[in-house]
Amino acid sequence: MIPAMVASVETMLERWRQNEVKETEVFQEFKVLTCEIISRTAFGSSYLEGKNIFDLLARMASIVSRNNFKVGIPGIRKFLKTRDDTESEELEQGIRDSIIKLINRREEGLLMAIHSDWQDKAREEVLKLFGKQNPSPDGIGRLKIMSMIINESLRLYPSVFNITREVQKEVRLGKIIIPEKMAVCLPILAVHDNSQVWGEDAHFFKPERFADGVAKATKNNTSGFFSFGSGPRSCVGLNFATTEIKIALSMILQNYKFTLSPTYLHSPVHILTICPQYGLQIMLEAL
Ligand code: HEM
Repeated sequence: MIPAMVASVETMLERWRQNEVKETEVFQEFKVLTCEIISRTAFGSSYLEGKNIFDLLARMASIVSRNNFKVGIPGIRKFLKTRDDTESEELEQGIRDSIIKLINRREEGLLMAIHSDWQDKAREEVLKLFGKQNPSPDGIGRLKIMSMIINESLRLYPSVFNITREVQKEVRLGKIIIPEKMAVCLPILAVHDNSQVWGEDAHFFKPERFADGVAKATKNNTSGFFSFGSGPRSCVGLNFATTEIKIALSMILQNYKFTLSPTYLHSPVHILTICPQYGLQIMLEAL
């Protein structure tokens, strides 16, 4: 898994090296990177081969996002389909077909840019552990400053901004009684921003709050930090995602200093995940 991630980051950095312009739109770059890593690790192919699947998934994501809180009339929805219902069925079939094709073939064969002090600290840690070599599995587990930065970034900008659960049996929460079968929405973003859990500086980027772990950062309210969900249905990709982020950031820090471009406009939007509406333009300075 790690060599595939390193190879994908190398491909991205090679593209950056050939780019004459210093400004790079990294949101798109990171989208391509994550798709390529998933393609390589799951299907053994490259991003371009999996591109069709990711295009279909992006269209599916915008339909899901549009219809997230729409309630259909039970029974009738099966017969009276909306345009989105029909399109999502077609997309689902397209995604299934493409994945099966890929599997068959395989069987044959923003925040660090603003807070430059934390960027410097992270680079120092990376250079101490890896020098200019590619990240090693052992060193990845020892990236403490970077873990604090990742936690703080995911606290302020959790990619998934809420999760839902169905109540198994009636339960009392303080003065509220929640009946059986009720769907409950857990607003990750709101909890991550709550000053009762995080203190008065909840809105500020302060990775140091995670220096002694999540329990200390949340004043022993560990469920107050749940960017990867919580309980038995929490994110199965947690280790995959954090390893990928650590490898990508380490290799970028080894090669570049970066600052936010003056063209960047801060406008996070929720399109299934939280993302920058107008992209994320940064200025790269080769080291
Ligand atoms: C920064 C990256 C990621 C974040 C913030 C994230 C966050 C989440 C969250 C909040 C949930 C819902 C958990 C819950 O309901 O308690 C979830 C579920 C899930 N995630 Fe992730 N995720 C990330 C990356 C990934 C990756 C890379 C993969 C796959 C390789 C993945 C696979 C899954 C799966 C399969 C579930 C459903 C688990 C279940 O229902 O049992 N995630 N993720």
